[in-house]
Amino acid sequence: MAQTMFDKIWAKHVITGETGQPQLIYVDLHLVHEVTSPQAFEGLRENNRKVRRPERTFATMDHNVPTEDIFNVKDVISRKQMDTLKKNCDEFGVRLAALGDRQQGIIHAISPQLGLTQPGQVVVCGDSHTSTHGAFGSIAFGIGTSEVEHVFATQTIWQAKPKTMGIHVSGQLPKGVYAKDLIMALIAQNGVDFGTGYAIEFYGDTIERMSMEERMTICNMVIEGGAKSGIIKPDQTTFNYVAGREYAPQDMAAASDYWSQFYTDDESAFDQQYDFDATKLAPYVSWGTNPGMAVPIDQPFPEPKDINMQKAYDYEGLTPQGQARDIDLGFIFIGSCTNGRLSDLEIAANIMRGRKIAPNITALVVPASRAIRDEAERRGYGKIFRDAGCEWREPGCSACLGMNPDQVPAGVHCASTSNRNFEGRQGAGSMTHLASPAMVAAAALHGHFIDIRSEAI
Ligand SMILES: CC(C)[C@H](C(=O)O)[C@@H](O)C(=O)O
Ligand code: SF4
Repeated sequence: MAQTMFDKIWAKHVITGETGQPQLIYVDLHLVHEVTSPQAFEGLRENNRKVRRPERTFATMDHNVPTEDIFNVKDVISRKQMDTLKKNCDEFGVRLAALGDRQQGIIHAISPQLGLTQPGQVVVCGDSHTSTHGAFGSIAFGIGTSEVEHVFATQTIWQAKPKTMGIHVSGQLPKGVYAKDLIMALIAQNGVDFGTGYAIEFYGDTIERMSMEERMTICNMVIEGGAKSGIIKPDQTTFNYVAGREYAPQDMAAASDYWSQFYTDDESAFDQQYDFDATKLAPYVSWGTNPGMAVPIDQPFPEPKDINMQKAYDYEGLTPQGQARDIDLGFIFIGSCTNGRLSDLEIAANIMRGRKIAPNITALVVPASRAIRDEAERRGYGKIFRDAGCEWREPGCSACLGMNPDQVPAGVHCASTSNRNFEGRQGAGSMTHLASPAMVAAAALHGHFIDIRSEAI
């Protein structure tokens, strides 16, 4: 019977359990951050247990980092969460990239960068955007704190195998249109729950041409379409990315050989399959309070079809038939595990080079990791951002969510490269408009969104 790549990786990891029931699966890589780990470590302590495979576990600090002055953690809860992580990692022998460490950054950025994320693995983390790692051809999903404790203690997890959906993406993305627009369009067109119960495999020539960073952007946001996992077949692009990284396999030839067995035999293996034409895509901007409430830049906002849409309009102070270009922006954020990587900063820097942001805009540019920051500095992007009038910060989750001092003020609209636009996500009363790094950088210069395909940036 034809199998999907997901089926094949799953089968290699099942320890026990009946097909169709939750099964106990082995975890290759357990990623940890300060927000969802304290109770899990506490549980180990109470039960007098150890971390089963510390060498398969990696921790960092990301959500609570004050990116302006990283060691000056004023918030009491933030400081406690980070101090606790440090103590726990010391006690349980877990590697930790703490504040100031050269490996520190958003967990979903550093694991691939360090070569920890590899094809064919099962990767878990107490964080919903763990789906990002599926870009490498691994089964990657977020887990809850009690599950974090279970993985710490046993290096395994009980999981029901999701159904699989195949999305075949074909054609060249038009100029000015990016991976971010592709995943935003899929969610806007199909709804925030279209992926519920599924692992989604993305394939086709559009995906094959994408860099690992673009693939990560897509898998990162599948969770916003309801899916638990996204997955993309490992290929030469994947192998080249992993090769030579700190924790990459020594024998890359043997590893690539092993990884090459992970592909979907035939489209018939998917429980559901769709085709998507990338050639007609436009840049997307979200207008509402979930990532599905988004429109192409040249289209008006839709008529409200339900109470949620009406509530979103009320919250945002926007009206149907309005246009993204008319949103009264006051803030822009370039960063996050969706679009805070080097290629994203490169796109933004190329747009901002030699230019100034509009006077009505406060701009925060936040690299997803220390390594990305260092490289961006070396290439001169940091200077470009500073000269343009942006704040160029230290790595962390930053204004992606209001868990640290980087917050968008109440009543202010923010163009953001992140992945969620829930009410108050970037700070109480703030309003988030998701878009690609190019769209956000252009909006910073103009003071409002523009159509980067047809207007002079
Ligand atoms: C804090 C954490 C548990 C949360 C998540 O799981 O996604 C955060 O990263 C987010 O993006 O909302
Ligand atoms: S950058 Fe945002 S989405 Fe990503 S892990 Fe941090 S808070 Fe979550």
